[in-house]
Amino acid sequence: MIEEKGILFVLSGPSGVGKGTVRKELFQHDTALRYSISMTTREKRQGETDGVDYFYKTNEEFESLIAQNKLLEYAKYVNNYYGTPRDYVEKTLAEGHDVFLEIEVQGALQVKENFPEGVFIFLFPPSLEELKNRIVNRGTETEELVLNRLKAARDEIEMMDAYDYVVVNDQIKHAVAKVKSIIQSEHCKRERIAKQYKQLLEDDIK
Ligand SMILES: Nc1ncnc2c1ncn2[C@@H]1O[C@H](COP(=O)(O)OP(=O)(O)OP(=O)(O)O)[C@@H](O)[C@H]1O
Ligand SMILES: Nc1nc2c(ncn2[C@@H]2O[C@H](COP(=O)(O)O)[C@@H](O)[C@H]2O)c(=O)[nH]1
Repeated sequence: MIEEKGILFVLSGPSGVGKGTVRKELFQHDTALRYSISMTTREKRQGETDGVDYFYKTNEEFESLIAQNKLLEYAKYVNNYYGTPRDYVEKTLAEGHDVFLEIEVQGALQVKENFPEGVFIFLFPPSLEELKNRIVNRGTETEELVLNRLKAARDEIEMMDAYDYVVVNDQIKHAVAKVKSIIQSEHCKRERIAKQYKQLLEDDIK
């Protein structure tokens, strides 16, 4: 019997590149994907909801989750903790559903160590100038935080080669279409491998 686990998709890339925008658009059409809501110690932004955008935690609560090994990965990013709940991801994959993570690069590299079979997609900005404009125009960060995030972005872009796919987020609809086709082709690839494996087992029995 071939195990039918879901596929873990990880979307990352610098702050402001449009990960959340692409993910929300993708989820309008792909109802089979399951989004893993992250934990964070950062302040809730206007319009965000606990349990929808993030699970908001204090530093003490977050460090207790780390100590209990409850996080699949976590990172300190621009002075706040961010992390992925382990139980949700493992249980949802085991039930056969695909799981989608939207996380920064340090965390994505940790996931890659534990789930090398995951699919890692790096969302790339059309230019650094456009990246800056997107963060500034979003209006969620102070000038100092914009600079810190742009500084982090340079280090993150250097890690792009560790990913399976790079998608440029020039126009949202193009970026979403590319992510959709990556998801479809990964499914086809795994179905093909599963068929070949089944055939091998049958040949072995004969
Ligand atoms: N293709 C695009 N063209 C123009 N603007 C875009 C595009 N994609 C996203 N944006 C805008 O850029 C801003 C940042 O997008 P978003 O919040 O999705 O980025 P993010 O990568 O999720 O950021 P963070 O990592 O900080 O959460 C938003 O105001 C969004 O509307
Ligand atoms: N390593 C992780 N990074 C995460 C997680 N959830 C979100 N993020 C990333 O953090 C930055 C900042 O997010 P913001 O909401 O404050 O703008 C961004 O790159 C997110 O993708 C996580 O669970 N682990």
